[in-house]
Amino acid sequence: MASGGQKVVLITGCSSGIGLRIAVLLAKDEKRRYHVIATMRDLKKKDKLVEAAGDAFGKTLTLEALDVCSDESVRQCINRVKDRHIDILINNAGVGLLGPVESISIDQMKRVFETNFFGTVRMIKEVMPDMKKRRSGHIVVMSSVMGMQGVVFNDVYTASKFAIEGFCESMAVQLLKFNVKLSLIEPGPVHTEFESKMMDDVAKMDFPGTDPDTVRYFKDVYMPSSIDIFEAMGQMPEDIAKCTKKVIESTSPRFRNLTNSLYTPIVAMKYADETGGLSVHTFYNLLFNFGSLMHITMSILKCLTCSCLRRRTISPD
Ligand SMILES: NC(=O)C1=CN([C@@H]2O[C@H](COP(=O)(O)OP(=O)(O)OC[C@H]3O[C@@H](n4cnc5c(N)ncnc54)[C@H](OP(=O)(O)O)[C@@H]3O)[C@@H](O)[C@H]2O)C=CC1
Ligand SMILES: CC1=C(/C=C/C(C)=C/C=C/C(C)=C/C=O)C(C)(C)CCC1
Repeated sequence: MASGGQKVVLITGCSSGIGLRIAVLLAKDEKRRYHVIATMRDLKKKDKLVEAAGDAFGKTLTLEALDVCSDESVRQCINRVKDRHIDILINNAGVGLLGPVESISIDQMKRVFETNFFGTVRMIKEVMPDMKKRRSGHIVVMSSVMGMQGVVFNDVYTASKFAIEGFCESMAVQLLKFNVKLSLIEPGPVHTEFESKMMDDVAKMDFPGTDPDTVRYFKDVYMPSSIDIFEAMGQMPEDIAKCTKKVIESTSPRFRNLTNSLYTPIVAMKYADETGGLSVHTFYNLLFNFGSLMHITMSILKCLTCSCLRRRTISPD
């Protein structure tokens, strides 16, 4: 368990991707400032984390079972923590969902909200009261650029991240009164199993109840552009881990933390025109009029991201 002066950090969804990388980076901190409680819903998936943690496993990193969709699992896990004392809670567990809304059942949509929205809220409800009592703590939420800007054919995933953004934006004000910090991390595309799971799901889709034009726009227009975007803009989970470490080590952490400066112009558009017209029409043109020129579009985006805009993001280095 945590030795004197170490901060206790509990992270959800550490079986792969961003959660795994944050857990390992913090557990291997040179100054041994953290005791990481890395959690995952299925401990049979622990091998990748255990291997990546190396010597830190069993020392600065311990493993616990936690399913963010289960009240009982969350309560049991937090009750096992000494004095229920968690200094930093990192809500990372999440699932994606891609495709035309007509092809997706309400049950599939609910599963996404159960994990991304209610899973995060369940964690915060369990951990926050102790933080408020102690007048200290930091809650970090792995949101997404899709929590700030909608992206076509990601309607439900985007909605789940918007929901958590609204929740956190409201909570942050109250928490400030109790000296508890709340930060959102806003990654763009990241190369993790999230990407491969979505590709696998799309390959299996048979688009029930969806008209042929919509299927064509999804498969032949959106998917190739999305693959281009992942290639051009994709970050590695290690980058997001470094950004997250910077945020928790900052003396006055920002509320929103973009990790990818290439996204700054896209987010800026939203705030430049509050009617939403600029964003909707720019996205329409990027996808349907310049989709085939996505490589060039990406270069323009890179160009637009001048140094003054870069300052608005948190760089991994
Ligand atoms: N990759 C990307 O492009 C981006 C990802 N994000 C966000 O980052 C976070 C991490 O995703 P990423 O690392 O990319 O994807 P991964 O699929 O690699 O990791 C997701 C993690 O969440 C876990 N998880 C899913 N459901 C539950 C649950 N009910 N209880 C506990 N854990 C659960 C998964 O566990 P299991 O192995 O058991 O399924 C896995 O460990 C997510 O919130 C995602 O929305 C944000 C922006 C971009
Ligand atoms: C920017 C952009 C596009 C795609 C963005 C994508 C694919 C973002 C993925 C973000 C992820 C995976 C976030 C996870 O939380 C389009 C619609 C192709 C064209 C218009 C510009």
